[in-house]
Amino acid sequence: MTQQHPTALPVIDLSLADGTPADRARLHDGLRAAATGVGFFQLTGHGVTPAETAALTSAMRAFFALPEADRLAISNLNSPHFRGYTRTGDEHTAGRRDWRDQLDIGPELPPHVPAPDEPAYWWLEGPNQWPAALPELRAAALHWIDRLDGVARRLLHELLASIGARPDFYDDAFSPHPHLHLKLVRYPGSAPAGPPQGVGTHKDYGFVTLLLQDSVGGLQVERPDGTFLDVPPLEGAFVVNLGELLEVATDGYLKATSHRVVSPPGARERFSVPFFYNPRLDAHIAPLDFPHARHAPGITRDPSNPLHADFGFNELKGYARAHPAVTRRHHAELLPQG
Ligand SMILES: O=C(O)CCC(=O)C(=O)O
Ligand SMILES: [Fe+2]
Repeated sequence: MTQQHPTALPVIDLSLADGTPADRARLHDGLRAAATGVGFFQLTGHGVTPAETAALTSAMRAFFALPEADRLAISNLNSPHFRGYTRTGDEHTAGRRDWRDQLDIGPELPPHVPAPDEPAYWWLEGPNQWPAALPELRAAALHWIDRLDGVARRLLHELLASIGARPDFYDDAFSPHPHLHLKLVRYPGSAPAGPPQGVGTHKDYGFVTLLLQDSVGGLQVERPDGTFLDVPPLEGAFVVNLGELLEVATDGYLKATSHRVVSPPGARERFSVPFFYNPRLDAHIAPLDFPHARHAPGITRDPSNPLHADFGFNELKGYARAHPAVTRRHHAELLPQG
């Protein structure tokens, strides 16, 4: 029963992976308990330094301090690839607008306009948009993606090992071009009217998310009984949550964890940086071979949020839904008919 009502998030030290067999056993016990329990944990011992973090967060704050016209110059409305800046109120989750603005960044690749016989998710591949006035943002963000790619890969290996699977089971799904995704996010305080929805309740679309949050708080994880648990800021730690592909991979033995952000009160700002550890767009997530596979309960069946084993479709589902103005402008064929 205690698992139904977790009251605190586990803290997992990834550096135990380099320790003695007893350290590694402790790491795996902790990871397994966190992944099969609350589905969220704080990750320490990841090796990313305070200086690397400061380079990213200071460039991010400088970006959000630019005049609005400079931010809108790289609006994602310009991009059929869903890259660039979304102004506050334009993103939607669970059918309501989110009170946050953000910059979406992905692998730096040429535009991929899908050929008639190619799936529409190839639209998600394309160039980023960067603010001309802030060259250091591009450098810091691309460095962060590279660094967190390594941390997330290690973490996924240890997580798979912790449930008795081969650590490298999904390595091919990430090669040669994983669709890693970074968001720089600002919550500008509470909306003038309506609910305090920083971002509405949702699940992330990939394997795992590594989130850097500042000291303000507001992130909450949904428990199995529908109540929410605060994810308090922990200096130097990444908040990790499981995404939909792990639920698909394990046939529901692991669950993608629903979460939301409650807007900070008044005019207080909050900043966060989610990094989504995703495979390549055309990866098909085969069922994981692991000891509990035959006893897994099955994935969540929600007609409003189907889980796709083809990652590209899972990601496109999310982006088309979250950014209706981009979808209307560039991808009317993806909108529900009628
Ligand atoms: O800002 C946060 O703390 C969480 C953001 C989030 O869940 C997301 O962008 O998917
Ligand atoms: Fe999320």
